[in-house]
Order: sequence, then C-alpha cells, then structure tokens
Amino acid sequence: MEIRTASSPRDVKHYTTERLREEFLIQNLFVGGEIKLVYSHIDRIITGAAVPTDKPLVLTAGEELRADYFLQRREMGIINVGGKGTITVDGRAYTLDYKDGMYIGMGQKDISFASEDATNPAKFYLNSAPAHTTYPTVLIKMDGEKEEGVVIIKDENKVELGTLEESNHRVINKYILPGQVESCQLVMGMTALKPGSVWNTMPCHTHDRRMEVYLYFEMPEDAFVMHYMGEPTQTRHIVMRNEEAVISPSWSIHAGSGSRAYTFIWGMVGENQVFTDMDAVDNKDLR
Ligand SMILES: O=C[C@H](O)[C@@H](O)CC(=O)C(=O)O
Ligand SMILES: [Zn+2]
Repeated sequence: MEIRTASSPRDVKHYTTERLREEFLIQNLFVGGEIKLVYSHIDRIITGAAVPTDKPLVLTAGEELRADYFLQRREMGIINVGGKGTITVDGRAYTLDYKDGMYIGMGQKDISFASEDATNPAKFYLNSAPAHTTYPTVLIKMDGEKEEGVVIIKDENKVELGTLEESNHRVINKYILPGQVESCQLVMGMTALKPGSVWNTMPCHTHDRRMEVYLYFEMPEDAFVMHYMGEPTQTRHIVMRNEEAVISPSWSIHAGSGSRAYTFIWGMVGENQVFTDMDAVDNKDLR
C-alpha cells in the first residue's frame, strides 16, 4: 500500500508540476490481476482498485493498517468501471455490472473480487474510510427492481445540473449518502457529463469539513481533463488521463474541464455527510 501524507496550502502554492502530481495524482490504479491501494493521511481515506482476471483477488489488511482484516475498523464503497464481476463478502456473492456500486460495512472479514470474463475484466474502484459502527452491506444499482440486499438509486439522487451554454451540463448520481445507503462517513457517487459539456464542479467550491477524491474515466486515450485544485485564489492544474484519480484536500477546490465529455467518481470523507455543505466560490473570485 502506498502512503501519501497531508499537505499545507502554504507549501502547495510553491509546488512545481512534478511535485503537485507526486502529492495528489494517483496513476496506474487499474492493473490486471492486482489490487492497488493508496492510503492518504488526509482523513485516512484509502483509494484503490481491484482488477481480477483469471482468478479471484482477496483483499488483505496489509502491514499498514495493523488490523486483523481490512474492514476491521473501516467501511468501503465500490463502483465497477469495467466488465461484469462479482464481489464476495463473507460468503455472499454480489454481481456488479458496469457502474453498479456497493457499500460494505465495517466488520466484514472475507472479501474477494472476481471477473466473469478475464478478457473484459471488472474494474472495481474503491474508497475506504475509518468507521465506528456497522451499516448494512448492499449492492447499489442505477435502476431496476428493489430486492433484499439491493438499493436502487432514488430519482432525487440523480441530479441534473448546469447547461450546455455554460458547457457544464451533467448528472450527479449519488450512490452512498444518508437516507439511501447509510455509512459512517463515506459519501460517494458518479457524475456524467452530457456530450458537448466539459466542465465539472464549476462554479466550484471547497468544503473545509470534508476531503474528496475524484476518479476520471470514460475518456479516450488521447483525451485529458485539466483538473483544478488549490485555494480559490491560488489555483493550479493537474493534467489527468483516463482512469486516474486525484486527492483534494479540504482547503482545495476540485473542478475540471476536459478536452471532451467524460465521467467521474467522487468520494468524500470527513466531518459530516451533508452533500450541500459546501463553501461556494464565485466565478469572479477565482485567481
Ligand atoms: O462535493 C461534491 C463533489 O465535489 C461533486 O459531487 C461535485 C460534482 O460531481 C459536480 O458538480 O459535477
Ligand atoms: Zn466537493
């Protein structure tokens, strides 16, 4: 597991391109036959990916957690950005199609990932945070029939924002949040840009009470997203490619403009789970 430390905005404003990328950008997450994990000291979020191919991958705590098993003191959210696969949690198998999600509660011991077709493997993207109690483990689907162990995202949690005129027309799909999928602190979802729109999270915001991680995907190889970070009056950018993630400290804006439409997964942890608890930044105040 790779460890990333926290950073101060007073230092970050002096960083070079290379240093910014070292601190905040997460590359090469999706590697066939491997589980990759990056542990950040910022709210102790773990960002990772499991890409099982010809055999299942078993999640282990590793040295760094000093735990008997990964979710002994943690919870986890997952969204599949690859082919069909299964996640087995203490003997129960959940099948995840493209863009299906999962919440796995604290205390679940045996977790393994498998792909249905090794040539089109599942790509399980995950965020994990420290937890204090156990909430139900569920499969999360955009639509379909509600059944035991399956949550269908409510219409009110598919929020259309922006306009084509402002190049920010998009749908924010909230997967894990209070009132739909309970968690200790993790809030997670996926935002899809409409064709022709390229801006996410603009007008932008910070939220001193929560940190956030973005994973950009559904981008052709030559496409990029300029991800913007930094204090609102000290903005910097990170050039991001398909299936790369970026850590956003609480003091930082997090927004992007792409060379074309794309999709991204956001995950937040911290002080509260109130989605609307944001400090909005006026476009005219950005520097
Ligand atoms: O705090 C919330 C997060 O930054 C995202 O949900 C924002 C987002 O998906 C968007 O505006 O496109
Ligand atoms: Zn945010």
